[in-house]
Amino acid sequence: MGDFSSLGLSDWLIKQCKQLGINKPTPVQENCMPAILEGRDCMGCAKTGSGKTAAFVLPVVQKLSEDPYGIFCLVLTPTRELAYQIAEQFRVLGKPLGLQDCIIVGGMDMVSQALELTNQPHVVVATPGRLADHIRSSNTFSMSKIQFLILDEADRLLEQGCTDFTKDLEVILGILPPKRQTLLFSATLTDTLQELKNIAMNKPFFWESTSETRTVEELDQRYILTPEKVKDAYLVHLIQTFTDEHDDWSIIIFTNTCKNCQILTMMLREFNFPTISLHSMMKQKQRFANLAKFKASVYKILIATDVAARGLDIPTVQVVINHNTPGLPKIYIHRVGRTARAGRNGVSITLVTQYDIHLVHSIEEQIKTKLKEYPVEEKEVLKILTQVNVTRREWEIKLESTDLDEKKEINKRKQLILEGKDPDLEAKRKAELEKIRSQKKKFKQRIQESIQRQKHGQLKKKLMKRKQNKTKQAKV
Ligand SMILES: Nc1ncnc2c1ncn2[C@@H]1O[C@H](COP(=O)(O)OP(=O)(O)OP(=O)(O)O)[C@@H](O)[C@H]1O
Repeated sequence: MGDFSSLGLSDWLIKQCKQLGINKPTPVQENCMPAILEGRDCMGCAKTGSGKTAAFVLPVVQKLSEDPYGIFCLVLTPTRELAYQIAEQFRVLGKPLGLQDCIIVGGMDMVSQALELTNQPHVVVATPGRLADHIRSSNTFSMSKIQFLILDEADRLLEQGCTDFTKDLEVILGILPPKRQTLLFSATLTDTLQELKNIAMNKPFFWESTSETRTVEELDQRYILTPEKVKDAYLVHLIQTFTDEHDDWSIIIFTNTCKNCQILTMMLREFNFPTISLHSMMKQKQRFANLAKFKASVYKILIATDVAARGLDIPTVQVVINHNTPGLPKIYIHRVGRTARAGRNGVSITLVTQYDIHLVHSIEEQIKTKLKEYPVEEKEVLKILTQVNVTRREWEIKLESTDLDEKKEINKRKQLILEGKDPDLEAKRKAELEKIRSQKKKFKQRIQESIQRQKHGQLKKKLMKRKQNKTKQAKV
């Protein structure tokens, strides 16, 4: 393995790296950085926690020191928390240069963001939705001289998942100069490789770690097979065991919905576990505050939706628990990648019901590793089952009367407005579509019933004829 100076970094930057404990380049850094410094587009695919962020931050800071001007680099990333984390790396590594960064994410004040953009920072780190809003609504800043466009978690940015970034990306790409370096990074690039190649047009340098498995060796990957109704009791039991056995521990628990996140948080607090949550229905300031408290180990347990699945780098996390089995192997890879980072050890435990076994098989197929069963004293779990389920039910009832569903509805309406649609008109159209669908269904049902009746009539006739023939034959 080479060192940073042989890769082309200046001494002052290497000194800066050392302050962060970055002494020797990781493989993704060793392979991608020379290509980036040469001026090539680059696509880097390496496992979670392998130092992809520094693989693009370091060459950008190096280049910036050689020729600083205007907005030099734009980084796009799918989540707001990740944008802050990336901006921090730029700030620390670029400190001797006086690097100015600006974070443009949803849920924060738009006016102060617009002012910051006007001041021409060196680096803008943004989530696509909010940056596209600024581009649509103002012409007080220009990105026409950008040298670097970076898509971190690039596959997620191009995916048409529950948050679809593609329209916002079109708006953003529309104001960027075609002559630029484009860098794309993720732990899971392969599904969207072709679309990504279209964005990085200049024959990108492509590097992928050659390892057979797609998760890190330091990660002990386990599962527990459990009926749905016993899941929470297993969860409480697991946390109790970790609390008893370790002094210095942190756990992230992933679950599938914001409501479940909220219910589990309240439930675990009833059992005196220091728990905090992170999901998209929370106010942004609360999201940042909760994450900061978890990072500082004020709270040892973070319950999150997939908003926290990618990129977050919290070295103290030793355990990841999947309260639901992820529907896609890719999501599993990112979730469990929140532990066992940068060579540390970690454990992941996935709670699997009998309906999820096929999901585990497809995860195992993708990661090329078999999950091992996590041994649990079932007797101990059954002892707390009733208490856990009653506590959960109590919180379900309490949270039913809160405004979580209402907020969901408001967010849906906001999204439609941002897409230029009228929410009332959309609701009407949806209702009409539903009406047509139900009419079609009824029509289909009537046809089927009449076919059944016809068949029944024909059968009856046949039987009658057969009977008549039999009586005839009997008379003969
Ligand atoms: N060369 C290095 N030596 C030691 N530690 C490093 C090195 N490069 C980066 N790190 C540290 O490794 C940790 C993980 O890095 P990073 O967050 O960039 O991972 P990643 O590959 O982007 O992971 P993910 O796919 O989950 O986003 C960080 O704490 C970072 O400071």
